Amino acid sequence: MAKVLVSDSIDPVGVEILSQVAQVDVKTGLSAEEIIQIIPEYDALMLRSSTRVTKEIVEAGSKLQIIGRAGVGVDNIDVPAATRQGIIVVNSPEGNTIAAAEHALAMMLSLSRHIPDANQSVKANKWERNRFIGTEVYKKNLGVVGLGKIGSHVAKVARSLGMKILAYDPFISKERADQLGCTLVDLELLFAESDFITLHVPKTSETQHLIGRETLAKMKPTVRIINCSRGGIIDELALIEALESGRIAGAALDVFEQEPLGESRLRELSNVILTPHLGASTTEAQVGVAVDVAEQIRDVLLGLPARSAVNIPGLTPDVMEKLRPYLQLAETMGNLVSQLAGGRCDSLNVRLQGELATKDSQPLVVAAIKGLLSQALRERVNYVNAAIEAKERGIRVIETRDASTRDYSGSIHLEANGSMGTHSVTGALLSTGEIRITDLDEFPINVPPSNHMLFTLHQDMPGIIGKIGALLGSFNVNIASMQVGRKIIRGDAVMALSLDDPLPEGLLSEITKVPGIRDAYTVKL
Ligand SMILES: NC(=O)c1ccc[n+]([C@@H]2O[C@H](COP(=O)([O-])OP(=O)(O)OC[C@H]3O[C@@H](n4cnc5c(N)ncnc54)[C@H](O)[C@@H]3O)[C@@H](O)[C@H]2O)c1
Ligand SMILES: O=C(O)[C@H](O)COP(=O)(O)O
Repeated sequence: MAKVLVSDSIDPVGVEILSQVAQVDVKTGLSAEEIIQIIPEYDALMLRSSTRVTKEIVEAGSKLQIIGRAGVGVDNIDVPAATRQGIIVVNSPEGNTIAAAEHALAMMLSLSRHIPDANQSVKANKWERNRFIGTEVYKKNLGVVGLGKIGSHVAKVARSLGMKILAYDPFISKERADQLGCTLVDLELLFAESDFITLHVPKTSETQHLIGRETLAKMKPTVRIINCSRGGIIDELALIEALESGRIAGAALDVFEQEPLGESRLRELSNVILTPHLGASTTEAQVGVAVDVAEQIRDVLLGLPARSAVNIPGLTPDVMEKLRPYLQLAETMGNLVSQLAGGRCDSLNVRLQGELATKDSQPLVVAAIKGLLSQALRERVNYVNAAIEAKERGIRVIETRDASTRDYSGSIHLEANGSMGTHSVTGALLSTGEIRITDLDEFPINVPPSNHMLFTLHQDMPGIIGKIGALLGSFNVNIASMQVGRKIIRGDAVMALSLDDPLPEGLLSEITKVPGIRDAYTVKL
């Protein structure tokens, strides 16, 4: 019989479901070393946010088929390590949405009416009516950073409280924001105009310390900040300084840079409310996430596909085998075109060409959407949810098939319209299986994708390539390869450069100042 280790406390209904197919051991509070010792016995691991699944744990889990996160965030799991080892990682993307949104709203209202302090004061036999004068949220501006599942629900409820919602989410279309009654603004404006700011973004390199010394300085002195997303999105030290100096009025935090929260001046501040990562802690959410994840573990142990795998496509093994190299091609092209188009895409045209122009190749469309959304949703987007996520974001996906295109055996052409205009790319596979970008904005090129890329649209004229090379050199950026594509001599052209180093801040705008350069784009793949 299969064995499942449950390493954090989950609702008993989850254990019941798992027990249908496996021996279930619930062992909470284990250290990493203790887990490493016992994990070789287990076929599945189920956890919440308290267990940190490190690379060492994953590598020790020689029998592990699946890791199930009874919740949303998988940032406590080394997903790349699990993927490399062929372990499916599943989560419950929606099971605790309402709970987390309601917690953020409760934090906002508690903060505005001093409820925790007033409660303590009455319990200490005091009656301090003048000490706890609050602020109304009615007609105030609420800045929502991240208008995904939780952010959208917060926005909906806050609107019914009479608040005006300013939202920032570079991956949400204006139409979707309009539907939710939110005004889509840039971060500068959100920081400057908000009376309350609530964070609902994943933790990524872009969102790490999104709220820090510099951004806090741009806010109103009366602003109150709520974080029920992830620790580390706020620079805690900068927040403490801002709260101590009265630079901002208050904060309510459910998540912390280090959990459990250790020694911290946050505990001493009267204008702060702290909860111990309780966003998902409702009876309803815990039943929801436990059922959602336990069912997926049960199914995978029975040899069936998982519905919310964050790392393995939910495709049948034979289709998967046939399309495997093209799935990677479609995903890379989707990621590339989303960055060229500027993220906030409202349409994606997918043209499957040559021998890919068949019905069986439908998963390639999903792979292209997954790539398109990967900048916004990271590991949250998978083959199962990519199409739904695109629909919810108001992205129109148009598929066409053209069997007559014969320049490679099969190629994928994508065109996306986003905040930086309409851009297109075509990609194909060489007989060796290597990916080539064969077309950029209708200009023929032939370059392999690489981690750091620079693309320019320029006028074909003598000296321009040298100038770009010299400029990159002066910033110590090494060029790995370079190619120019043009249709006519001295007409418009594109340049595609693979770089060994990321482009330093400010260099892109220098490049666009070079005479003859019309546009320049930097891309990370
Ligand atoms: N406190 C808790 O107990 C608790 C419970 C559930 C979820 N969470 C956390 O809440 C967060 C949001 O969860 P969700 O289910 O709404 O996720 P989601 O994926 O539905 O939404 C996240 C949104 O953030 C946007 N985004 C990504 N990068 C951005 C950036 N740089 N700037 C602005 N927006 C950006 C995405 O476009 C997306 O719309 C996650 O971090 C999740 O782990 C916490
Ligand atoms: O990402 C999540 O789902 C939340 O942070 C909830 O975490 P928890 O399951 O440990 O309460």
